[in-house]
Amino acid sequence: MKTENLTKEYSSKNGCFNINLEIEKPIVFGLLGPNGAGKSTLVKTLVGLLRPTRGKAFLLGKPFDDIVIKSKIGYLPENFKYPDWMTAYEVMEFHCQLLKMKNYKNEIYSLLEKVGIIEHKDKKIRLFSKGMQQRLGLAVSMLNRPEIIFLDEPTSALDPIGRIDVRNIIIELKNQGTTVFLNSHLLSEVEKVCDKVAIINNGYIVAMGTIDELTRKALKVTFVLDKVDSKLFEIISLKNINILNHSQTTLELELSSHEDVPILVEEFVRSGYKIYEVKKSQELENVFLQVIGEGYFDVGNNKILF
Ligand SMILES: Nc1ncnc2c1ncn2[C@@H]1O[C@H](COP(=O)(O)OP(=O)(O)OP(=O)(O)O)[C@@H](O)[C@H]1O
Repeated sequence: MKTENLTKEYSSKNGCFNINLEIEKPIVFGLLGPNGAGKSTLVKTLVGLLRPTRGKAFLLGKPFDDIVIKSKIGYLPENFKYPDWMTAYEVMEFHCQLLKMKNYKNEIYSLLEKVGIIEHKDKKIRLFSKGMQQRLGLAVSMLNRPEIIFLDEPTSALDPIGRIDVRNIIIELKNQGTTVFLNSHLLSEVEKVCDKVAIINNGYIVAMGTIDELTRKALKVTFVLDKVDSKLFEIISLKNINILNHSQTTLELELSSHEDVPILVEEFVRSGYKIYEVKKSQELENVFLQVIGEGYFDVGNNKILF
């Protein structure tokens, strides 16, 4: 997937602007951003539902609007509604017919099984909960065994078990060679599953990189010790480490590398301190707040397009 200055500007002047993305091999790519940032707009443009105002996009080596591409991508929209008089099986069957699939019964059963609603296959949609509908939408989006699948907030209606199920499906898709483009504002979810992340704010990509690259500069670690005293501060100051917060027994530090954690633990223990806990704070959340708050983030050699 490649985009070159891809822009969709609504008459309201909102949208997404100058998007430059490049995904070379099957990965899980996360697009993260607050409400109204432009995530759905970008995905709708890539799947051909919106016409770009300017710029280019290529999927699987072809222009994104090439008709051949449509049969190779999957799309789970953020807000969708299937006719409520149909059963889950009928919805799947309808999409199989649209895709001109033959002998689809087993495929339908296997996908409904995968998303955990096989026992509801003959139930009408009007009796489905939001989460069950979302699971059905996910099954529909996988029907054509897509090479790229766009999932717009796939877990917004799901309970924690449902979220884990979707995470496992995403990982399985990637392992089968499918590129997964995941829109989300759930940081922990993106952190667990994505190989690469872009953060979008006000329509612009403000940071992009692997989770490791993005979080390198925002590593916060809290140590819970038997005591925090001047000797401990001295050890830390000799290492040029920033102290973010402390109490009589806790110490929050800003570290530049994960490797600093075992080094510090060893040094604290050698100096006679007891360590009860070492907690890394949700790192991507720190980056997210930093970028969204300040509108700018430096990610080493990665592109910053703000
Ligand atoms: N059809 C439209 N016409 C005009 N403006 C629109 C239209 N659709 C979306 N917008 C505006 O474009 C901006 C981006 O919206 P978009 O739906 O892409 O955001 P999002 O990141 O997907 O948000 P959310 O997380 O809330 O779903 C918002 O300011 C929104 O109000």
